[in-house]
Amino acid sequence: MSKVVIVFHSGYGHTQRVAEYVAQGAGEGAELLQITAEGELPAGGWDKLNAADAIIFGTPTYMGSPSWQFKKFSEATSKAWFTQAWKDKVFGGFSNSASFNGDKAVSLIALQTLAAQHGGIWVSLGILPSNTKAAQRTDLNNLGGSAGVLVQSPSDASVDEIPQGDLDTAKAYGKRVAEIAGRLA
Ligand SMILES: Cc1cc2nc3c(=O)[nH]c(=O)nc-3n(C[C@H](O)[C@H](O)[C@H](O)COP(=O)(O)O)c2cc1C
Repeated sequence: MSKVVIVFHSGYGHTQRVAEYVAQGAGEGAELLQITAEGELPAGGWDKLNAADAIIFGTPTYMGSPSWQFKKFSEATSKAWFTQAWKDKVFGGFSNSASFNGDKAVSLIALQTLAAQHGGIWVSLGILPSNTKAAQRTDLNNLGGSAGVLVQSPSDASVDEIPQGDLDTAKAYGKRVAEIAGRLA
C-alpha cells in the first residue's frame, strides 16, 4: 500500500472538505496534514512528507494564486529541494475557489511547478470533462480540469454545500494518485 500524504491549507474549511474527499479516495493510511493559519505544518509533518510515496498539495485560490500560508509552506520545502529529498515521489494537487473559473488553474500550475522543482512525477486528473448540454454539477469533472482537481465552492456556500460532482472528482483523483504511487513504489 502506498503512503499518501495530503498537505493543504484551508482558511474557512471548504478546501479542508475537499482534502477529506481526496483522502477517502486515496484509501486507508492516507494522511491529512493541515497547514496552520500561520503557514506552519503540525508537529512531525516534515517527517511524514519525507516518508511519503505520494504528496498531494491542496490550496484555496486567493487573489488568483495559492494562499500565502500555502506559499510559505512551499518556500519552506526548499530545505528538501536542496538535497532533492523528494525526487521521484508522486505528486498531485487540487484547488478550490468561489468562481467557476476564479483563476484556479493558476494555482494548480503553481502546485505542479512546485512538484517539478522537487523532481517529482505529477499525476494528471485523467477524467474526461463533462461539458455537454446535459452536464450537471453532480458529474465528475464538470469544471473541465486536466492538471488536477478544480473545485467550486459558491461564495455563500457552507462547507456542506460544495457541489457533489466536484467532491466526487476529488475522491476519484485521490484514488488515481494512490494507485499510480502503488505501481511505482
Ligand atoms: C482573500 C481571498 C481571496 C480570494 N480570491 C479568490 C479568487 O481569486 N478567485 C475565486 O474564485 N475565489 C476567491 N476567493 C474565494 C475563496 O477561494 C473561496 O471562498 C474558497 O472556498 C475558500 O476556501 P477555504 O474555505 O478553504 O479557505 C477568495 C477568498 C479570499 C478570502
